[in-house]
Amino acid sequence: MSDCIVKTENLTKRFGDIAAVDSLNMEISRGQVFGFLGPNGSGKTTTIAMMLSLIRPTAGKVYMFGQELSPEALMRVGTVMDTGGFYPDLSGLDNLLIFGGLHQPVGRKRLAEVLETVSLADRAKTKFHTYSMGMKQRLAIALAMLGDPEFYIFDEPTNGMDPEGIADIRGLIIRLAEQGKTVFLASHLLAEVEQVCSHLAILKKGKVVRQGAMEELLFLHGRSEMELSVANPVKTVAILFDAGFDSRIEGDLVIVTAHEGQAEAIGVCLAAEGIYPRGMTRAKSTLESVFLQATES
Ligand SMILES: Nc1ncnc2c1ncn2[C@@H]1O[C@H](COP(=O)(O)OP(=O)(O)OP(=O)(O)O)[C@@H](O)[C@H]1O
Repeated sequence: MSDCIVKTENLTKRFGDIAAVDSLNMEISRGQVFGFLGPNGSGKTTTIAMMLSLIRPTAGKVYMFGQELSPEALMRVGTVMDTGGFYPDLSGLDNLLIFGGLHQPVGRKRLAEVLETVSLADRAKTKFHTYSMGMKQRLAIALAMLGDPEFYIFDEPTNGMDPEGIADIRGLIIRLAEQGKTVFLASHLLAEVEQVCSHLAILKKGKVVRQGAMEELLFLHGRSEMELSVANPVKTVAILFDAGFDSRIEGDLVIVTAHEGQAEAIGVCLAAEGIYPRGMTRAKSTLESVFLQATES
């Protein structure tokens, strides 16, 4: 069984003069929760549309499950896009029966299972228009889950949702990952992506500007900062200031703007003043700073 779930090869889409997606090379492997980030207009929706065969690339290819994109491959994909297509005056259950049944017959047992998983079992028979935004989105996820796909594509699943709804969706994505499913998640919520994704790609003007494992990207491309654990943070900040280093106190730590190569110089200037750090490590970045650094023009 191929471990490559999706591979794009020089994938390109032009709309007139605009290269919405520009020679995009990206690879998503089995079991990854893959975040797909980029500023507005960077080409995320266009890429997803090509992955789903909704629009035709101008150039390049999408491979899915190791083969060129095909209707059979797409049957193994669960997509969670928007909730606008559901019938407002039908119940969640009836909507699932109708839309789920478009592709394959839906078993009652599976219906009950997915409704339970998305915590909608007790509201399954109420009309869709009475659902909260979070419930509507969970119904869309239930629909995607019906055929037990191995690959899920989520496009902005938490758009406009409150923190509780966002946490629910996060929990569902984590559960899918625990079941060994592969998840592709396009989102603007960097903190969410940071919490759930194992891998990511960042797009800028149709091109991938960062791609890889989350942990690696947070260390490689983040701010250059060192964390010092010291007995006297206030004195330490003053000494570092005199030595030309920017620093600040965060809890018990002093955070210095410096790269690893400057660790020795920091140690020497502190030791000269009688301060010996208990620990000095490279600070991990936030996804926000990685994103801003990658996408600033
Ligand atoms: N059908 C179209 N015709 C012309 N231009 C288009 C079309 N669809 C998208 N574009 C352009 O392609 C570029 C990429 O758009 P796309 O919607 O893929 O970006 P996005 O990253 O999904 O943005 P957002 O985060 O705002 O949803 C934009 O400049 C957009 O205006």
